[in-house]
Amino acid sequence: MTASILIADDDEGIISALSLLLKSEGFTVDTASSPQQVLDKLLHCDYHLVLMDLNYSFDTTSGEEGLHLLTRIRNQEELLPVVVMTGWATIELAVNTIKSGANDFIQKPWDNNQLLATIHNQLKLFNAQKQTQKLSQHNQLLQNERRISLPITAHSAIMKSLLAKLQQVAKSDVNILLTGENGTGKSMLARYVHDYSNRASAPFIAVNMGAITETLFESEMFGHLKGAFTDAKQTRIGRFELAESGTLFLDEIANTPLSQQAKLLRVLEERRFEKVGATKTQVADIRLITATNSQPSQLVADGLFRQDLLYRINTVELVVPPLRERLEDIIPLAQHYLMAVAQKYNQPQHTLSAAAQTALLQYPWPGNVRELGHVIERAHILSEGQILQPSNLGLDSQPNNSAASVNNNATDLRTLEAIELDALEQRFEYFNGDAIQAAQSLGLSRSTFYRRLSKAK
Ligand SMILES: Nc1ncnc2c1ncn2[C@@H]1O[C@H](COP(=O)(O)OP(=O)(O)OP(=O)(O)O)[C@@H](O)[C@H]1O
Repeated sequence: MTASILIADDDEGIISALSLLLKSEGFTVDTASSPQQVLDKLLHCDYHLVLMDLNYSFDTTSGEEGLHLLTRIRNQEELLPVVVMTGWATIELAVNTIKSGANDFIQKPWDNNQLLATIHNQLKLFNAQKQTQKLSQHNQLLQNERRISLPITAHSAIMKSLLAKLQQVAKSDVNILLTGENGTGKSMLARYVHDYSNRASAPFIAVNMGAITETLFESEMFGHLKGAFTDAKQTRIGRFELAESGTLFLDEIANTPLSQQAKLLRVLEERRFEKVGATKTQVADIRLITATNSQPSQLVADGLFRQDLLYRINTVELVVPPLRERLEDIIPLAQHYLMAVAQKYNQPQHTLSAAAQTALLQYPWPGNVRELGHVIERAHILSEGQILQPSNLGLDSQPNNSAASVNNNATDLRTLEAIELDALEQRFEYFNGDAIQAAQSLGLSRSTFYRRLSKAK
């Protein structure tokens, strides 16, 4: 992409000389002849650098107008490089210019090579700063994704065919909606699509729509400018921008409040969005994958989900089957988890007795693969022998109680985090995936409930 530069000067001769020089160097050039024009253009267009004079009114040489303009540019654009030029340079003015937020100072008449070197340096710095800002937000998101990562286990015909379909659609850019019970592997499969897509080298950004509070929705999704509202101390990059050129995965899409569904629909239709507090539009170059544990058509019938939004997101809709409908996957998955927990705790791997295997196959797995992972981890921690027996699994024939209950006679030696996760998941299952009711029953807000759940996962 060629860098675009805004030249601001009231002298037409200087503007055309600078334009000629910068265009010959391959830059895209735009011009402004007054401070107001500079601010207007910055609101509506994206530039990579501003090259500006300090004096605009005929006969002024104090630089006051330019310093005032600089302060206003800085309020509007935190990182944008600004190089100042003046024919009336004094050391004091140069210092004031830098204090007001300029990145560099050049005296007129300028030396072409020196000016070009300054511009190239500032552009390099700007790119590096933007990259750092994106990476630090990216890292924060990744830190929340602590989990035992496993290769995908798919021994059943139904999972094999699902993976084949996903590979097939991965290469196109179509929106995919994954439906299925909690813990069936929807998030993992979204990542799988990304890895097989042409966007694999760009970011994969996952957002749990239930965890985003209504008031912060726009800021989280689209970002905000510094000063856009009281707490906006820094410019923030939203999830759409973080996922640029990559995949945006909106998990629990059904938990998006109706008021926010309209905003989401607009961005998906127009493929454009604005940061909160900005008038400049940005392009949403993302591949969208969404997931829900609800029945989307039922949500539409109940008036909880917009039909037009559903049509946008479900170009391809695929169901991830519950674990009890793919028995062939249960034992291989259990083996995978046995290996993973042995590695995690740096201990020898346990094995499953034949009776334990039968118990695993007979259990209905309301919490699906995630529950299986927890059951195996708990059995690894609590069992004394190397060969796991049905009693070590702590499975109950009552599905709703089984996920979280630990043998009453045994001391529960798990971490507080693991116990909390069980409690959260148990409530979630008890209320059939209704996050609001589950949260209320624990005295939590819906967003806190989701935050804790995703932290624990
Ligand atoms: N086929 C599989 N092979 C290996 N691991 C799996 C498989 N399916 C699911 N898992 C693991 O199970 C856990 C739950 O999966 P995931 O979070 O993708 O489910 P989900 O359907 O998105 O759940 P939720 O609806 O609660 O967000 C993850 O740790 C995931 O890695």
